[in-house]
Amino acid sequence: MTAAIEIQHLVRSFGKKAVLSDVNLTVQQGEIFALLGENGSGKTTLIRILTSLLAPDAGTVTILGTPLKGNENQIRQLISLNSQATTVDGDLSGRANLAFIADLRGVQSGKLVINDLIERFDMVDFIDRKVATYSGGMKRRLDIAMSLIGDAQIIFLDEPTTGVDPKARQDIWRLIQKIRDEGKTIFLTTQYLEEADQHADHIAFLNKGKIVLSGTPTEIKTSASPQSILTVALEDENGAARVLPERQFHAGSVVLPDDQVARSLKLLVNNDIKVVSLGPAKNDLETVFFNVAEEEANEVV
Ligand SMILES: Nc1ncnc2c1ncn2[C@@H]1O[C@H](COP(=O)(O)OP(=O)(O)OP(=O)(O)O)[C@@H](O)[C@H]1O
Repeated sequence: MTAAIEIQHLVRSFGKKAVLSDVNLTVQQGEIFALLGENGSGKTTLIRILTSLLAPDAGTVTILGTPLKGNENQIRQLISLNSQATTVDGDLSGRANLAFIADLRGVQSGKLVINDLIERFDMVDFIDRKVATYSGGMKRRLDIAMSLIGDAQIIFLDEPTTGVDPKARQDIWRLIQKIRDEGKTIFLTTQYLEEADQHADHIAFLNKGKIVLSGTPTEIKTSASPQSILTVALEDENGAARVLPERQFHAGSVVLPDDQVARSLKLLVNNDIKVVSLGPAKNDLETVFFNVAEEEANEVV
């Protein structure tokens, strides 16, 4: 099957600041793809390039088999973008907002499409109220519904669950899965690693302008080399940090690759540092990403 999105050697700077230095990525059709990365790592910049709002300095993007460059108008018919700057009009009702978008996109039988979305997104109770009275979660739901009007095959969602409460976040994830199950491709960014772990089909981690990890959540977690967590007495933390200067201690604990454990223990004991506990480190996404980011930072130094 043709890939939904194919990105090769993408580069983009702002002035002297290189934001994307060599991004390579494939997103398959019909999956929920989550792009993760720290604040300022370039996630929004990448989404803006993929949705033709910003031109790259170099590299290529292919959307559903068609090169983006030179075919922007055609490709805009195949995608929709739901950005952090929410596009709903607070003075209108939710229904009027939906109708406005349906008109704008020239959708035939707009009323039917809108009623169907209201049902499917469980918005009947509030859709005729002014949007200004909605909670953050309701607004997000409406926003996502708006991005489904028309015939977009790929839906870009920039941080769809940011700033809404845990219950509303769950509702939004359910909607996203529903959209995926209807055959659409979802490309989203998020700061919540646990949510991506739980709900995304494929994850990529953007760090220092490149994709440093990519795979299913399970692949990423099992690909990490085994690690241990070693804890020293709190009063010995400074001493331990001097003995192992290449490691970062947090509240007396440090994460070590298993092949470094024996050497580190010996150094600590020889320097009279009290080791309180030693056990396997959990390989959740947060730990894996934190370690990759730390490794990359050490390489640069
Ligand atoms: N138009 C612009 N002009 C200059 N610098 C920009 C511009 N847009 C983005 N940047 C810079 O590029 C870097 C990446 O920004 P971007 O918004 O893509 O990151 P992000 O990963 O989406 O961050 P966040 O998670 O905080 O939303 C930042 O340092 C930002 O200041």
